[in-house]
Amino acid sequence: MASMSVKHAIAAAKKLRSLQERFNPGGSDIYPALMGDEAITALIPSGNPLSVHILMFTRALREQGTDEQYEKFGRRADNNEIIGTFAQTELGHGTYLRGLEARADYDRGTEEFVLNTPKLSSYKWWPGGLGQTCNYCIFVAQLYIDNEAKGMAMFVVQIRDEETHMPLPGVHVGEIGKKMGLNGVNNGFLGLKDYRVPRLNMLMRHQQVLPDGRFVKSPVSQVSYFPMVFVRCMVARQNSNYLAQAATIATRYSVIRRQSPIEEGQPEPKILEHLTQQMKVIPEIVTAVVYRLAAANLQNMYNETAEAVYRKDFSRLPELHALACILKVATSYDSTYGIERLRQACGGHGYLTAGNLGNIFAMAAPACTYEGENSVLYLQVGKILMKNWSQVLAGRELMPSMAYISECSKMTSFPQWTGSWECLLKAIQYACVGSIRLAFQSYNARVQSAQSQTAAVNYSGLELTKAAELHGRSYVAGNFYQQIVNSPNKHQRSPQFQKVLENMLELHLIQIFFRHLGDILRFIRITEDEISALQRRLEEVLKELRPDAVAITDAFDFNDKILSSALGCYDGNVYERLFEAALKHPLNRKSVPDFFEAHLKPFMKENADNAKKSKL
Ligand SMILES: CC/C=C\C/C=C\C/C=C\C/C=C\CCCCC(=O)SCCNC(=O)CCNC(=O)[C@H](O)C(C)(C)COP(=O)(O)OP(=O)(O)OC[C@H]1O[C@@H](n2cnc3c(N)ncnc32)[C@H](O)[C@@H]1OP(=O)(O)O
Ligand SMILES: Cc1cc2nc3c(=O)[nH]c(=O)nc-3n(C[C@H](O)[C@H](O)[C@H](O)COP(=O)(O)OP(=O)(O)OC[C@H]3O[C@@H](n4cnc5c(N)ncnc54)[C@H](O)[C@@H]3O)c2cc1C
Repeated sequence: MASMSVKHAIAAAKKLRSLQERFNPGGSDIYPALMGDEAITALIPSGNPLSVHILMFTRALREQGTDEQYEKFGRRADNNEIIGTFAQTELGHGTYLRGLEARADYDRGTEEFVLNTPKLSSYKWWPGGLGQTCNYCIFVAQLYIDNEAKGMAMFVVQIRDEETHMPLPGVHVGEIGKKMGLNGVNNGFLGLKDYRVPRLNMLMRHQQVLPDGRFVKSPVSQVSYFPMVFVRCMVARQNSNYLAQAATIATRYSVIRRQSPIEEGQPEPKILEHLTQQMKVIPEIVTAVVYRLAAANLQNMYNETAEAVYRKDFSRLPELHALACILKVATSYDSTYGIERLRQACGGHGYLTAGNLGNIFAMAAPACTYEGENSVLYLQVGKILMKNWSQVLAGRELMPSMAYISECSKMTSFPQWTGSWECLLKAIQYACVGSIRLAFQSYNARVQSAQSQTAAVNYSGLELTKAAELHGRSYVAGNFYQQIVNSPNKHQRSPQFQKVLENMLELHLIQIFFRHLGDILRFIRITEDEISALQRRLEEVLKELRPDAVAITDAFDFNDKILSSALGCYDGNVYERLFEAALKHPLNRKSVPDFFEAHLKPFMKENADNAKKSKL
């Protein structure tokens, strides 16, 4: 599987190169990479072994290395003359970066770094492509000068000979084993023993070690985390894509499959006529659209921030970090749960490999873990919200994506309930700010009682993650509302198209309202009649969107090769394709399976003989 994946990935990387040249000659825009990934995803459903090379290795060289280092390493990496990965996570640590054990000791006598993974737990473990594909890596290690820790640093390390691909002396490298998916990626392990690299192999755009061993600190230590921010932004787009693919499959299947008359004596309807089926499928279509728009916003913010960082302006890093965390978590959680809901909506056939929903799930699910485990990133956002609440209390302005927190903090109570979109959006934001306030009271009480900030974060963790989740909902719903209601290009839309978009906004806001009704009722009084009215509107908007469901998913424009699903094929010949796939199964090559003579027949005969004996 690994060699097939590499073959396909190389074919797609060539396509990626042509896309890049066509869309953005010489540029470093991310979209061709994404488009390449969609193509790659179709070519290699078991995952792209070059993903981390494209996403992290090449970018780290560009963004963390000096211009000279880019010339030496980065240009060859961008041109795929060398293939690398990003080796940060270890067998013993992934989340807690300050606990990483790999070390780089500076030897001023030879102007080299001596790299070691001192224990088994220090081995790099997980980096994509590390097992067999890569001959280089960015090796993340704790930097030591005269045995004094200086923090994390990144080193360009060659791990295999460029001609023979043999591991170099001092390198212990291999594959970590089968996973629940992405088995074409050859995630690997790496141990280094007294492995020496020249001083100039440490990426030094933001921090430096001078020949005499003097250390020049980075102006902003967190800029070394920037490669992770980029992938979090990509995950937001990629996982909204996976959800869109699954929604396309389940929608098409739901208008082909007929089952169970709604009226006695009537013919069996398409299953999408059942209201409960509409509630399983249509909200996922809308969620895919909502996150694709949010992810596009985030990509633009990433590009702007990356350019600013390149000019040593780090001012926008904190906001990008917060948004990248919240969107990476929200899209990976909601896409993973949504794809499973869509699989179940396809009944038994949804469980067949030929439907491809299981593989799409297996591709989407690990995003809840990699690039920052989701609950850890929620806690990270919770901490940032605590810091921003202190700003609110001090009357200071907040970053634009948190401005609503200041506005809501000035409201002494929630205004008269109208049920309008603005009302629903404000309710979600108001509940978020109420949760932030409660979390802050708990957190601050702990800090005031002499608990350390880290301990206070831990013991306030449930309230912090709730506040973070509601902040994500507020940001995503607010972004969708702006795009539908206040977009500058709204007048260019046909009235029919605008109506479909408004129906999607109605559904998204009501769905989020019901998902967080408990959180909202904690801070806002809403009567039973007002809630029942929203229930009716939910049923009504599902009915309104039902005729547009296929057109919206067709607009995602996934061809059959990318969907790779007998249930979601454009021509709708589901049963013929399921049967065609079944007949291809190896067990159908013979009428009598080999195991009959070897196992089944003796087993049945032995039971028959025993039965006869027991009658005698
Ligand atoms: C061809 C392919 C094309 C496209 C493919 C499409 C999509 C992608 C799909 C798949 C991707 C492919 C493969 C998967 C690759 C996966 C790779 C990895 O998993 S790499 C390893 C990832 N590891 C992590 O993410 C580690 C998680 N841990 C952390 O990030 C940090 O430890 C922490 C949890 C954030 C804690 O940080 P720290 O230890 O520094 O402690 P603090 O929380 O106190 O933070 C201190 C200070 O720093 C600020 N800060 C933290 N992080 C950042 C950041 N990233 N940027 C900016 N600022 C940051 C924090 O807010 C604090 O600030 P302060 O309060 O001091 O003001
Ligand atoms: C498919 C895949 C590809 C990957 N690719 C790469 C790669 O290319 N390069 C790379 O370097 N890494 C890679 N990784 C590793 C990935 O980044 C880590 O798995 C991830 O950062 C989580 O760290 P961990 O595995 O150590 O989990 P842990 O941090 O051990 O998490 C285990 C549990 O502990 C909890 N926990 C941890 N810390 C805290 C805390 N402070 N507060 C509360 N709870 C906490 C977590 O929430 C989680 O529930 C990959 C992983 C996968 C699954």
